Amino acid sequence: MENLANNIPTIDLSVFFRDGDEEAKKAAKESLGRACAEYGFFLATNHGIPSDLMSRAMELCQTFFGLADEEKLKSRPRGGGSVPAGYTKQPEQSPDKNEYFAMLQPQISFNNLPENPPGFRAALEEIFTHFSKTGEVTESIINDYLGLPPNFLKEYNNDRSWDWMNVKHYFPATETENVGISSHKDGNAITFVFQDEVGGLEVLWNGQWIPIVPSKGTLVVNVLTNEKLKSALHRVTRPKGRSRYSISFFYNLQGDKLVEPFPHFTTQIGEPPKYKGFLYKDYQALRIKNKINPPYKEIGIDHFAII
Ligand SMILES: O=C(O)CCC(=O)C(=O)O
Ligand SMILES: [Fe+2]
Repeated sequence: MENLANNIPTIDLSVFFRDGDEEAKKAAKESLGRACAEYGFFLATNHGIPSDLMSRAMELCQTFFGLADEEKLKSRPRGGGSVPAGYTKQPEQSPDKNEYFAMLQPQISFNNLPENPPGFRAALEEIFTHFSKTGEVTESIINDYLGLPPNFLKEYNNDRSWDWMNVKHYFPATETENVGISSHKDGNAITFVFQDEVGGLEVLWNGQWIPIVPSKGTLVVNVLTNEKLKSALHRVTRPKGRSRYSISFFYNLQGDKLVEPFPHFTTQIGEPPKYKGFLYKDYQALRIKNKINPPYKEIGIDHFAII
């Protein structure tokens, strides 16, 4: 059988972190755009996040989650902010068996960053700053791939205060279940995932779950737009006998942004919009409300489809 795991394209982003080399940039933009249109996912190398920092952050994550609950709960969310920023364990009834630590931009006061283990906080802050830059670079590549005017997405999505990062610890599978995160589409603009060597992340493509095989120093990137690019369903399964750790960065929209199909894809080309406009904060609130309350249904962009 064909090894579908090898089909998700890997894009070397190094060319975007230096000036010149326009031909190579053009080719990489085309490959990245095509990967997003076909799979909604790609793998990124030379993405601007130093590999020693990623490895150090991953080791510190493992140490952090190994601490006593009492210590971890010192960084429980204090409230405020666009997402609960701090340490949380999924409730017993959740099918998702993980615990996680969420943070907003380092300068945002709603954060409750851990003092232990030493160096963890600094590594998280550093990695966040790199991820923001990688998000901007990726957004600008997508901008050009979609044929939008230069810097159009950058000017539209010009406020980074709702970006957030989530460090996760997935518990080992039991004899009867192995859900890490149930099948979902992300609700932000571009997601970057740094996973450890354990594996378990899978993406749905042509009706089949394709594993995203871990590769050291490689980021998994997942985009979300309306139909021009694909927002792919994905999930995490847990192996038996060992924990899995990952760090996800959610490049996002600020809550007061009006999200609606851009005129470049509607009025300017004489096509009707396929979605109604909505405020990003209303969408996020609706997603969270429906995820944590019965019937535990995921609200996606389809909710705003014009039928
Ligand atoms: O842990 C992972 O590999 C992916 C996590 C994920 O899909 C998410 O947090 O939305
Ligand atoms: Fe996700």
